Amino acid sequence: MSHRNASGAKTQEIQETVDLALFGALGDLSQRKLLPALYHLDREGLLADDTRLLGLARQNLELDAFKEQVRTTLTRYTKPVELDDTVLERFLARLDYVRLDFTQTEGYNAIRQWRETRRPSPLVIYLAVGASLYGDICRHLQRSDSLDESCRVVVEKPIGHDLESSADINDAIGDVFPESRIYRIDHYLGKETVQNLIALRFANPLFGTQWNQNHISHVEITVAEKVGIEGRWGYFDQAGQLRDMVQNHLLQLLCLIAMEPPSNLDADAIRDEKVKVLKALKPFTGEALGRDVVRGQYTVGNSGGKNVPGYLEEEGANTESRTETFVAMKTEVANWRWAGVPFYLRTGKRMPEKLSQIVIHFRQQPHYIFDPDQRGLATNKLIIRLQPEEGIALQVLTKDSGLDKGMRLRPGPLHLDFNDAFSKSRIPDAYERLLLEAMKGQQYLFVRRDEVEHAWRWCDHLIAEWEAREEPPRRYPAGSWGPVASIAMITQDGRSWYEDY
Ligand SMILES: NC(=O)C1=CN([C@@H]2O[C@H](COP(=O)(O)OP(=O)(O)OC[C@H]3O[C@@H](n4cnc5c(N)ncnc54)[C@H](OP(=O)(O)O)[C@@H]3O)[C@@H](O)[C@H]2O)C=CC1
Ligand SMILES: O=C1O[C@H](COP(=O)(O)O)[C@@H](O)[C@H](O)[C@H]1O
Repeated sequence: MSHRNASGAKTQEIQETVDLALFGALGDLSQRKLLPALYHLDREGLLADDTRLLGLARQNLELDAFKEQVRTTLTRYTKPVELDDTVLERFLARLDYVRLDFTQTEGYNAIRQWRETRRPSPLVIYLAVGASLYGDICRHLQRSDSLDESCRVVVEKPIGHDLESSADINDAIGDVFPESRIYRIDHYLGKETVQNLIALRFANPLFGTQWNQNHISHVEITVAEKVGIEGRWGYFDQAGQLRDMVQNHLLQLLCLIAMEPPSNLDADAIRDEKVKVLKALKPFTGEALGRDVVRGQYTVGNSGGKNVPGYLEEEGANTESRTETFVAMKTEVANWRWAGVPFYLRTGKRMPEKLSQIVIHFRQQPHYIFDPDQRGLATNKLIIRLQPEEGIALQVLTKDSGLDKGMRLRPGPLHLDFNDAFSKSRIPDAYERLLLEAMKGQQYLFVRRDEVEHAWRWCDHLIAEWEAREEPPRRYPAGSWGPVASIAMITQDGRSWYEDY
């Protein structure tokens, strides 16, 4: 069936009716991300007419009060031009609400009863709650007879704190749901440009033939955040930037860059290849650790023209904390395709701006004939920008124009800005895509258990080495690009972080 979206355009065939049960419907993730994402799916005509959304939380709310709360949320987190009264009313009319303490068996019958009022349809169960509740919720759902084979469960990161705790959580979910019905979110996989990485690499022979150590000298992945820890000290201080960002988002990006071509686009074909990359990641040994990894923690500084506190002065802080808010590292994927190609990763909070980008640096020509002073310029770079302003630019070298320039080279972009190129359609938020794929039963943008566990294994090893060294993190002022040592780390290889922000 085709359908018209908010701009009157025909959308893809509408999917079958799929219902959604949202645990933690009044929490931060649901309010800021999931409910707005579901509203947009409705606006795009991608929810079946009779799809219903059951909110579950422990507050004692009447349905009307829940709807009012969602209305307020959508008004707050949706751009005014995208808030359409007709769609909003249609969306609110889809909502139901059940008050429930997720840890108690009593009350889960309400979910079974809710399902019995519905025409049989698949159910996506989204657990927008801390991972310590996943096992309880799955068990209670099963015991209350609320599940059938059409039910899929979506779980948020972080799955555990290390390999062991992650295995416990995965076991608890796996006791109730088979892997084929478990959808582990890494919201970076839902970002438009990340999806484009797959298209770019595997649809363009131009890149396919160059994508290896013969042609690529090194790869940079930067995920810089302007924000600090946003009132999440309790969670963040137990995690740190390695667990919070590298174990999941950065390693997923690295996998998509480094993996071998999958034999098709099936979820398992892609995930098998990602696992091979994770297994091939070089562990850091004693000497490499000191040289190739930099941990940092921000101190007071200036962000966007405002003075901001240091990590140790944040609300709720323990002033002795050695938790890192920044990590930079040089790693390698030890296989034939990538031998000798460093992957430089860096991510931090309180950086000068929000910026996520991957830069692929191609090797120089084997024989150089231009001005020796310009030799440093003479490489191609592929810049894949995830945020802000999603886009892909290929930096090429051309002759500088003008009679007085001779054969001077000028680097310049062949540029694809997704907002310009596809200006007719807005770029969907990552959660819209992920929710839609979960509702369609497509797992390729979700993380399989062995991926999570191999990523933990590698991080656990690094954390154990850090702990053995007992070194405090290096300081960097809020609003800077991290400790000076992170610049020295790459400069010692005769390179620099790509800075054309
Ligand atoms: N917020 C974000 O941007 C991101 C969140 N995540 C992950 O998403 C998940 C949810 O995070 P977030 O929304 O921030 O967390 P919140 O604490 O804001 O939301 C969790 C919700 O679950 C409810 N809840 C907790 N325990 C129970 C219980 N026993 N019975 C009923 N309700 C309960 C809480 O209710 P109450 O308020 O009454 O305690 C709260 O509304 C976490 O796993 C987090 O790691 C991942 C990436 C980003
Ligand atoms: O998962 C997380 O991601 C956010 C950054 O996400 P982005 O889409 O805004 O780049 C990060 O702030 C948070 O600490 C982490 O848990």
